[in-house]
Amino acid sequence: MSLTSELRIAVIPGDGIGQEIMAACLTILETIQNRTQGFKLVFDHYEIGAGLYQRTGVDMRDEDFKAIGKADAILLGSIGLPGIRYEDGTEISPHLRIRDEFGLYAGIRPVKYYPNVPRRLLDDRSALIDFVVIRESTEGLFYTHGRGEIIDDLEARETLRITRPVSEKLFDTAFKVARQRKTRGGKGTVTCVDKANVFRAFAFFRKIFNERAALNPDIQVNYNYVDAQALDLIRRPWDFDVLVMENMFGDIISDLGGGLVGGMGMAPCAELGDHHGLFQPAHGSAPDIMGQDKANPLAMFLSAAMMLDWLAERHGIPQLAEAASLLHDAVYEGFESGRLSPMEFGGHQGMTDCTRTLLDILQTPLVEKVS
Ligand SMILES: NC(=O)C1=CN([C@@H]2O[C@H](COP(=O)(O)OP(=O)(O)OC[C@H]3O[C@@H](n4cnc5c(N)ncnc54)[C@H](O)[C@@H]3O)[C@@H](O)[C@H]2O)C=CC1
Ligand SMILES: CC(C)CC(=O)C(=O)O
Ligand SMILES: [Mg+2]
Repeated sequence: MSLTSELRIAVIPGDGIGQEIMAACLTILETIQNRTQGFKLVFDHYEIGAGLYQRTGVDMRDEDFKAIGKADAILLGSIGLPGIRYEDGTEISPHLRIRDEFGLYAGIRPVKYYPNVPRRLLDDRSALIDFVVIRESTEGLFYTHGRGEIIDDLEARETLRITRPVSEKLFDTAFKVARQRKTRGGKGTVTCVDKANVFRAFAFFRKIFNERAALNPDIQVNYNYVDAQALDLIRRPWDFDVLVMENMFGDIISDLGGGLVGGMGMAPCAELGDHHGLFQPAHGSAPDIMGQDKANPLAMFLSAAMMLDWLAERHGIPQLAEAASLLHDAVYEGFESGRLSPMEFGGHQGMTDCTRTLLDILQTPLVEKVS
């Protein structure tokens, strides 16, 4: 019997820079795999997104949808191109269907400052920014996707949905993440971000939050209305730990978070459900820079590291967690040593050079690093 566990990864490069950063990411994963034993990643490629829609009129083939549901994990670049739309005028977004149908309710989006990244805020405490946005990703205001109504040429309506089962699981995830972070020196605090002062659905959301908080007395809780949260993330982002919120709020706040630590190329994401995990950067296909080798691929790489960690826990394979650490450490070392310098925030490295630097770091024998 082989001692190597084989894991099948559904790879969806998607559109725009998604295709560029995915190719780079697979090179990184193959390099890490060669340095680590005990698992083998097998990559199955799927063409899904705006490019496919433009060519065929279909955004995702049924057989592909079924196949990715059987994979051990899904790795996604980014999907969508502004000029390519469905008949209702919205953009091509089959990943919303993937989130809904695979029940990927917990979008986990870490916001972490790396050394030597130029500070967006003048305050020296920017170096302490380290929080996580937990974005509900299947309901909230996004529930309305494909269901919105144009009443007439004077009025349009959309619907926001909050349900108890999903909210309970979302909050439990937030408390679990806070606890894990606390064991590594984190603050052990979850802030419920909502708009419970105005919307009954958010008062309901907060009521469920309080019920779950009562079951997690080791974790401190806080509350913030989303508008005040946006303000606080500019004036004191270093004070936050885990922020949990509805889908649309999380979409917006996570881009704000990316901006605080350099840009969207520093914003990884894991979308987790009870039975599936999808890993993708929080950014889109960046049509303004696609095809120019300017993208910062680190959010893609860090999302892949989140995938390795998730697979490690799910399958009980410690070597996968070691592989995730190798990747995290390489990114940290790249910034700390000044060797990583992405164009995204004024550096001189495009995507190929950033990737090459990381490959160099990953291929340096450990003995050379300590000597
Ligand atoms: N999950 C997904 O697949 C997402 C897809 N989209 C889609 O992507 C397309 C573009 O959307 P935008 O609103 O422009 O958002 P975007 O995230 O693609 O770009 C916003 C800004 O950030 C920059 N940027 C993003 N990622 C970067 C990276 N890795 N390195 C350097 N700079 C980066 C872009 O150049 C742009 O200036 C749209 O079709 C949108 O629907 C948007 C967000 C998420
Ligand atoms: C493009 C949207 C469908 C999603 C989005 O903005 C996100 O996942 O952050
Ligand atoms: Mg977004």
